[in-house]
Amino acid sequence: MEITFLDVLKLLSEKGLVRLLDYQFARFMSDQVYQNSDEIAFISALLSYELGQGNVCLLFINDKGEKNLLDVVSKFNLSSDIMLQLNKKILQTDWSQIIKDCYLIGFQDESHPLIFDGLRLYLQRYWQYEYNLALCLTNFSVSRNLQYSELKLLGSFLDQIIYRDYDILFHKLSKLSCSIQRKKILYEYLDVISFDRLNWKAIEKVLINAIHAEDLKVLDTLIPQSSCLNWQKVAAAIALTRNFLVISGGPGTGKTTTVTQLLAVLIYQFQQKAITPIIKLVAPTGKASAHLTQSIGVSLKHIVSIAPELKGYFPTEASTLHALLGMIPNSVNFYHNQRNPINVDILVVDEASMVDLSMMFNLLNSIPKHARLILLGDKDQLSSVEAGSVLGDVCSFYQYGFSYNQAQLIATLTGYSHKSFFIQNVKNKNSISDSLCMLTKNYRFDSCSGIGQLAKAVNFGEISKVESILKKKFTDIRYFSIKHGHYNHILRVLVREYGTYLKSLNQFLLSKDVGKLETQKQEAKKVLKIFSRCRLLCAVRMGDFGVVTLNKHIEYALISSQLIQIKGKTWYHGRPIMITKNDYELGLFNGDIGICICNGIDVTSHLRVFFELPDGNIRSFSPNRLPEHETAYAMTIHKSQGSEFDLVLMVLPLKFSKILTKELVYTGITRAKSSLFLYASMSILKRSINTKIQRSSGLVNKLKKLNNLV
Ligand SMILES: Nc1ncnc2c1ncn2[C@@H]1O[C@H](COP(=O)(O)OP(=O)(O)OP(=O)(O)O)[C@@H](O)[C@H]1O
Repeated sequence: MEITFLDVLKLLSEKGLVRLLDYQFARFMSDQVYQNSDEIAFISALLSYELGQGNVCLLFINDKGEKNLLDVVSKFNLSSDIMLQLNKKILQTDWSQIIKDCYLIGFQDESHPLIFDGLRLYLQRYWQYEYNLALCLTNFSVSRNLQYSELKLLGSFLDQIIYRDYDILFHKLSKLSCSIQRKKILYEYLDVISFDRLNWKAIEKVLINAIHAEDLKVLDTLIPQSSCLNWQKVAAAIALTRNFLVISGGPGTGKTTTVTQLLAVLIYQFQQKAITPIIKLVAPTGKASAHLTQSIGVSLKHIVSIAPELKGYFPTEASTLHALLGMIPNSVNFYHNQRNPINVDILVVDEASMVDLSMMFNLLNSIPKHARLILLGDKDQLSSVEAGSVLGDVCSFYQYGFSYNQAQLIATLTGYSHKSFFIQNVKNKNSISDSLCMLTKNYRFDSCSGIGQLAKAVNFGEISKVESILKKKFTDIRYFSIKHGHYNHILRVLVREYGTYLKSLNQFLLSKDVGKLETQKQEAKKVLKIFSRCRLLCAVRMGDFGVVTLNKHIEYALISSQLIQIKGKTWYHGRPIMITKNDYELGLFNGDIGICICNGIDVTSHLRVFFELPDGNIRSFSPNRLPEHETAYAMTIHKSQGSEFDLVLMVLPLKFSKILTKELVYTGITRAKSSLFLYASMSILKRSINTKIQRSSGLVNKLKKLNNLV
C-alpha cells in the first residue's frame, strides 16, 4: 500500500526527527481542510520544522530554481525505501494547485493562517514580521536632508574626532630603519589606497629628516585624504547622512571604537539644532549588554579627541533588548510599539547578529521615526537562536555598493574621493546598501597572530590555509588532533586555569569576614573576573566531547586536585553556573554567569550565587530561587556568543553532525582574545568549515523589491 505523508510524519515524530509540535500542528491543519488534507499536513509539518531550525519560511523553490522540498526531507536520513517513495510522492504532487485550492493559505493577505508568496510558505505572523521589517528598514535608510554648509561643519568636526595622530605614527616609524618597512607601516596607518599619485621620494625625505612628530604634519599635503580610505570614518559619515547604519566586522576591527567616535559626532549634530539627544545602548543578552557598557567606557577613556563635556552625554549603562522594549509576561507583544514608542534619539544595538526576525521587527516598530538606529555585529557569526538571519540578510546588500548620491555625501564629509567607493549602476537615490559599512582592518590581531589569520581563513572557507596555519608555530594557537584523545590535556589546562579562582575562593573561606555579605560581594566580583578569562567551548551538548560530559569530568578533576568539595551535593562553594532562561522579575538573563559562594567553613551550607549586573554591581540569590541554569566550566559555542575570553579551549566532537558548520567554528575561534587551544580531528574540522548555514528567508527578496533592485 502506498504510504501517506501523515504516515511519514508519524514515523519522523516517533524517531524524534521532527518535534511533536510539528506533527501536532500538521494534524491540526489537516483537520481544518476538506481536500488534500494529507498534503496540507505535510507542508504544515515541514514549515513548523523549518521554523524550529531557524528558518523563517518553508522554501519551495531555491535561488537556483531547484525544488527545495526534496532537500528539506533529505536531512531526515530515512531508510532508502521510504525515502524513494517520499521523493516520488513529493515530485508527483502539484503543490501550486494544492496551495491555490487551500482556503487556509493566502497570498499576502492578513486573514489567512498561512501565506504563500510564490516561492515560500510562511506562518502569517512571520510573513508580517518580514514584510513590515523590510518596510521599516527601507524607510529608516532614507537619506537626511543636509545642506552644503551643514555638511562642511560636520565634516570639520569629524576631522577633529577621527584624525591622523602623528605622535603615534612618529613613534611607530622611529623604530624602523628599512625604507620598505617604513612605507608599509606609513601606508597602513594612514589607510592609503591610491599610491600612484603619491611622491614617495618626497615622503621618504620627510620621514628621514623628521626629528619631532610635528615634522610629519607636512604629510597632510603629500598624502592628501583623497588618496586614503578609513572605513571607521566612513561609518561615522554614514551615521550623519541617514537614520540607519549597520557596522559589521570581526572582533578587533574597531566596532566599539567607531561607535564611540560616531556617537560624539552625532551628539554634535544634534547640538547644532539645540537638542541634547537621548542615547540608549542595548544588546540581546545581559552578558552582551554588560560587555557593551564596559567596552564603550574603556573606549571613551582612550579617545582623547572627544572633549570631556561631550563625554558627559554618553550613557553609562546598557540594557537588554527585552528590558528596553518592556516584556509583557506570556505575550509575544511588548509594552513599547508603534503607538507607544521608546523615548530615544540614538539607539545602538550591539551583537545584532543574535537578534532574530521577530525581535528586530518589534525593535524597529518601537523606535520613533526621527531616531537613529545603529546596528553593530559580525555578519559571519552564528545567526540568532530563533528564526531569521536579519543582520546577514541586510549585509548581503553590501555587494550593490553606494548610490552615487551617498558616495558624494561621504566624500564631502570625509575628504575621501567618491571614486574610492564601489558605486551602484542602478539609478537609486536611497538604498539599503547606503546604510552599510563593513570593517575589515584588524586593530587587535597583528600579522604575527594566528587567531586573526585562522578566523579569516575559516570565514573564507580556505581549507588548505587553515591546515597550514594550524601546522605553523603561532604563539597564540595550539592545535591538538583529538584522534588520539586529548581529554587529559583539556582537563590539565582547565584545572590550572580554574584553579586560580578556586584557590582564591578557598582562601576566602579562612578570612574572618567570610560571613559578611559585602565582603562576599567583593570576593565574588574578583573571582567572576578571573573566571571570565578562560572557557572551554564545545560544539555540542551531548557525547564524549559535549558540554554535559565535560562539565562532569572537569568537576571530577577539580575534586581530585582538592580545589572543590562536592560531598554529593549539586551546589557547592565555587560552582560556576550559567542561566539558561530569562527571568525578568529577578533580572537574570540567558547567558548570565554566577558563582556559588558559601559564608562559612562548611563548604556546602549557607550558599548563595553571585552575579555581576550590567552596571557592575553584584547581586546574590539563594540557589533555589534561580531560573533554569547549568554548570558552566564548559559551555556550547552557541551560548558563548557575545562573550570573549583571553584563553579559549575549543573542542569539536569526533563524529560529524549537521550542527558543525563554518559559522560555528568561526564563532568559537573569535571568542579567543589572546590564546586558542583547538581540539579537533582535521577531517571533522575541514568538513565543518565546508558546511555553510543557509537560512531560508524572504527578507532579501522583499528588500530588493523595495529598493528597486529586481
Ligand atoms: N583606528 C584605530 N587605531 C588604532 N587602534 C584602534 C583603532 N580602532 C580600534 N583600535 C584598537 O583596537 C582594539 C579593538 O577595538 P574595538 O574594541 O573597538 O574592536 P571591536 O570590533 O569592538 O572588538 P570586539 O568585537 O572584540 O569587542 C582596541 O584596543 C582599540 O583601541
